[in-house]
Amino acid sequence: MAKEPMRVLVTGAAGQIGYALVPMIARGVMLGADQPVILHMLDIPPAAEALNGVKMELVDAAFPLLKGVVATTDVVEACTGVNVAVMVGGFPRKEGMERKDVMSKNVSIYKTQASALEAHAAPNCKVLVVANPANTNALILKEFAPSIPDRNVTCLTRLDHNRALGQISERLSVQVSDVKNVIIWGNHSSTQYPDVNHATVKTSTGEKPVRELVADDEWLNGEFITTVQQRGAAIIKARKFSSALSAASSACDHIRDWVLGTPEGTFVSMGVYSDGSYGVPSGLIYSFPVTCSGGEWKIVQEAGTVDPEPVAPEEGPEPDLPEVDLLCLESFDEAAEDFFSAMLD
Ligand SMILES: NC(=O)C1=CN([C@@H]2O[C@H](COP(=O)(O)OP(=O)(O)OC[C@H]3O[C@@H](n4cnc5c(N)ncnc54)[C@H](O)[C@@H]3O)[C@@H](O)[C@H]2O)C=CC1
Ligand SMILES: O=C([O-])CC(=O)C(=O)O
Repeated sequence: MAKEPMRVLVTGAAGQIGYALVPMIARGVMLGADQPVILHMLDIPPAAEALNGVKMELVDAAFPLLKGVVATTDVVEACTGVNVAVMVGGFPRKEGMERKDVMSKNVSIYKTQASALEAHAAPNCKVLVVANPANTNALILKEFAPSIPDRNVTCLTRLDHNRALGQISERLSVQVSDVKNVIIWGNHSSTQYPDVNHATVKTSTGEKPVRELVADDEWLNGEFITTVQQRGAAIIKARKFSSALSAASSACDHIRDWVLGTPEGTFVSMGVYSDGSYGVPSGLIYSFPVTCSGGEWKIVQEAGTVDPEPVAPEEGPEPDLPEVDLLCLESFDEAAEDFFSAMLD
């Protein structure tokens, strides 16, 4: 019997990531090749015409799985009945800016959208925040949508995870699909810590540790880390726009693994609320290694203690005991201060 369609919200759907993401969803990349979808696309009134253009293209593409399109500038209409919400809407940073520089603009958007999701989304709606600063926006959304379970509010660090897989694959000239179990700890920001200490490569004689195959700790503890940390800025410099294709694809990976499960023996990175694991204060949205099954994520607990003994990078948290990324806390304080003073005005 055919499955019931799932309603998927994409905010900022007229933007760069939105334009790359909605056809992927409509093609089944996010929820599976047998899962019909109804797309809910939200943008702001100045983008209404462009949004309608995207809707026209979705119709023209005749996606068999696409059972309906809601294209709207009304946040309540957009959020009504959605099972999955991908929060992309916001202002992207430009060349020379840090992601936290777009905070004051983006954080205020998240209260309104949190309230609309809280009141109108389907029960158990799964939320993925993509817009920067992603961890902080997710935290704000979680605070202002208290009836959405904490574990349903996540942010995207899968792009950083995939970037790390890509760098290892290029370095070793192996297929990216043979590399697994890198970890992104912390924030989707330049303070994140990409960790290869548990990563392996499938070879003809079994799985081998990445550290052993690369055999160059200086590169792994230096250039590899900074390349992943700075990749977003490098793409902006090259394209003059942020990484839309890879962000869209990674957003599909994040939701697909969350809903359909991670392969046996594989973990992925997700920004999820901390339960205190690895000493990260409870309640923060922080990127951990997770496995997923039955629509639930679970933080991998042994990643901090598994051999081989990790080698600490010059900067950033120790791989076996990641420190709390203070930017997350500071950012939240600043954002909350701006936000609450704006409310009092
Ligand atoms: N977490 C991650 O890995 C990544 C995050 N990003 C972030 O994703 C966000 C979107 O990036 P792009 O698509 O490149 O930007 P974009 O500027 O092309 O698109 C953003 C869209 O959001 C819309 N928007 C603005 N305010 C809105 C609101 N209140 N409600 C609904 N829509 C609204 C804009 O009109 C625009 O259409 C940015 O914050 C960017 O920094 C980008 C790449 C990766
Ligand atoms: O760097 C940016 O502003 C866009 C982004 O988050 C990324 O590509 O990782």
